[in-house]
Amino acid sequence: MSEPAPATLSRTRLDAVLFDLDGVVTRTAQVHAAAWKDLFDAYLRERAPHEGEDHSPFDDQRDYRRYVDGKPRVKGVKHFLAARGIDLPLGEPSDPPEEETLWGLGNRKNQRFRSTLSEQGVARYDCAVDLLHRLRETGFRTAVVTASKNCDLILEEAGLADLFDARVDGVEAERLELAGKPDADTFLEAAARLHCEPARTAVLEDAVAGVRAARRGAFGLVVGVDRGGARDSLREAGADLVVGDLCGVKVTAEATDPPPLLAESGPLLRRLAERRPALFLDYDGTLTPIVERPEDALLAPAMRAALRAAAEVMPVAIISGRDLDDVQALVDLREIIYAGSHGFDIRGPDIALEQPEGVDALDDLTRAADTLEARLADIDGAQVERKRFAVAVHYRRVADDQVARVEDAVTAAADRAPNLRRTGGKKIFELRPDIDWDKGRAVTWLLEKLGLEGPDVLPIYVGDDDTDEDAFRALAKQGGIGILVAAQDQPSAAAWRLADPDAVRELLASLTAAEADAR
Ligand SMILES: O=P(O)(O)OC[C@H]1O[C@H](O[C@H]2O[C@H](CO)[C@@H](O)[C@H](O)[C@H]2O)[C@H](O)[C@@H](O)[C@@H]1O
Repeated sequence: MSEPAPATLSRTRLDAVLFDLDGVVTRTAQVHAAAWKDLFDAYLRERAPHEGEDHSPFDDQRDYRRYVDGKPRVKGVKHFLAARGIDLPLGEPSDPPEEETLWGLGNRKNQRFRSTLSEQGVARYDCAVDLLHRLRETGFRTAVVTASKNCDLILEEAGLADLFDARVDGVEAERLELAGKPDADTFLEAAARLHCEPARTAVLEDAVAGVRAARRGAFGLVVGVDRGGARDSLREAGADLVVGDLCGVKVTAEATDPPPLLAESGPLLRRLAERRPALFLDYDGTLTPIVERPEDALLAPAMRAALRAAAEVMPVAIISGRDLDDVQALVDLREIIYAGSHGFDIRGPDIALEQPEGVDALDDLTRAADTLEARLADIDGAQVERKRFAVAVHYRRVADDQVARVEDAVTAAADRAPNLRRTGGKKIFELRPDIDWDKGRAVTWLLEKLGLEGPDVLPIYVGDDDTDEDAFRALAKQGGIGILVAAQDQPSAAAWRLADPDAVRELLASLTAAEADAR
């Protein structure tokens, strides 16, 4: 099974990281497990047996993970006892430890836990501490989010109090009436205290309840921390990836890291667990292989069929550098949305946009295209492609020693037209209106116009070229996912990579099947 490993926390995609405490930062999970075992075993030994009850001892691996790990204390007592057929009254937070109520037993467990801490001190996971230092040096904000009401004590004892910008613990959750994990409230409160969007925040969790909470909160990256035997359950709960050792987690300031290959759709489908997809696709290099001549990049019937099927169950838009009419004719499906000229020109059922500043630049574009046709007429293989809001000059078929001449001509044309700016792509030089508009802005505009901005939507953008990086960056800020199409590793703001258009078609089929099932 593939996963986007090794884990990389990149400042281009994320602003903050939320740490669970017990089992992620401190080795207190074992102390908790032992305290729970002491409590429940003694209680079950002493309790008179009633019909339907199971008094077998607490299993500090299986029962710990299933019933108490990561949950508010009283919820843990309730869930474990319920599994053994025992129903106790809730009681009051002030109940003494001898009281036979959920609160009383919870307080008894806490007494044991705190006395072990004061006897033995708090052991830390050195790799977690190292990761916290690396994150803070790279400009990340950090918070600890735990159901524990002993957070302050544990952090002080462990000497870690200064490594977090915010704390949301069991005491704060009770004061603010926040639901505990697996609800997302405590994580969302921490992100708000850090002034960071959940979509640009990662969560590190060792408990299934915590992973579920992070997933429900639509956090940008959910990393399961497996301290032994929990890999599959963390994955099933929705972790994007599971690591055993936080020393292996990379921290980068830039997107210099190539996105990992998405060898099967599982990791992406898990991100869709509680969201519906909205699909944005580039054309050349994404839906068709790159070929020598732009007019030969025809859509394969199988890809058209995959797009048609996808459009039946989710919004689909093609965001292309080509002219709008050109790309629409090539794809030839009426039910989807098209953006041409890198998003300057948009058309679809019930939606349309023509960038007004682009319209102002039309005469300049025509003049530039005419000049370039004339200047490049004697260079074999040079091809000028006029789109409504851009002029591309292709040099894929130009001899290497002639490419500089092509480039000089495009630079000269740009110098003569202050309304235009020079950009590039795969073996093309391009001129387009010099305004702050690109594929990223176009996708953001479409999400807003189509009412797809909510947390229930997962926008996915698939593209292969430099111009698609704008869309990857824009989507990363909105909790969406970029997927780069590239045969080899290369730096990108995308989260994942697919090798070629065939892999894109397979992904479309998986997404379509999953979405059809979910409906
Ligand atoms: O955003 P896209 O839909 O990917 O369009 C980007 C450019 O694609 C086309 O050029 C590219 O594909 C050609 C055919 O495979 C190839 O010959 C060329 O070298 C590539 O740059 C299209 O012709 C351009 O207008 C688009 O800007």
